Amino acid sequence: MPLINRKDVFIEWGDCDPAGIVYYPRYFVMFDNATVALFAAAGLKKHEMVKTYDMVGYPMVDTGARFILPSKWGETITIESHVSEWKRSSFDIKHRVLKGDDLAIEAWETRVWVGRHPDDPERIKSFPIPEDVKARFA
Ligand SMILES: CC(C)(COP(=O)(O)OP(=O)(O)OC[C@H]1O[C@@H](n2cnc3c(N)ncnc32)[C@H](O)[C@@H]1OP(=O)(O)O)[C@@H](O)C(=O)NCCC(=O)NCCSC(=O)c1ccc(O)cc1
Repeated sequence: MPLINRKDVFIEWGDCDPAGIVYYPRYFVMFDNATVALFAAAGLKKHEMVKTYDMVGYPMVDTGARFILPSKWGETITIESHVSEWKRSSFDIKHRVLKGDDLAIEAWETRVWVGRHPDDPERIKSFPIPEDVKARFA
């Protein structure tokens, strides 16, 4: 069973469109926060991780979502996140948004573990994900 992080998110007024439901780009901000929270739950705080592993970050290369139920101001949703697959330098994350027991959204991301390019520090380049990083999510 992989590490699953659960994050409760209160839906703010500013998250919503004039119809009173969450405007979809706001969810992608919430998913990014959920990924950062998943790494923190694995003991990998972003500002420490970049120093410990001499890396730059884990930029997004693919993402998407399937929206099933809308959410409104004043509601609290729960985002469940886990790493669904590790590859060489890339990895997949799945987010499930729950309203009580009901599935409201399924979302996915592919991110890449990157550091500075050895020939040009202005550029980033993929690097193999350290084994001890992967082990923290088991
Ligand atoms: C990430 C990259 C530097 C990787 O390039 P390279 O170093 O040449 O590596 P590769 O092309 O070999 O790709 C590396 C891996 O990614 C995989 N990859 C690359 N593109 C894709 C896409 N589109 N889909 C799926 N997988 C992909 C590829 O298959 C390789 O997989 P592995 O076998 O696991 O190694 C380059 O693809 C890139 O710059 N892409 C654009 C990234 C971007 O602009 N993202 C959006 C904004 S950044 C962002 O959101 C962010 C979030 C968090 C942060 O900490 C930092 C930034």
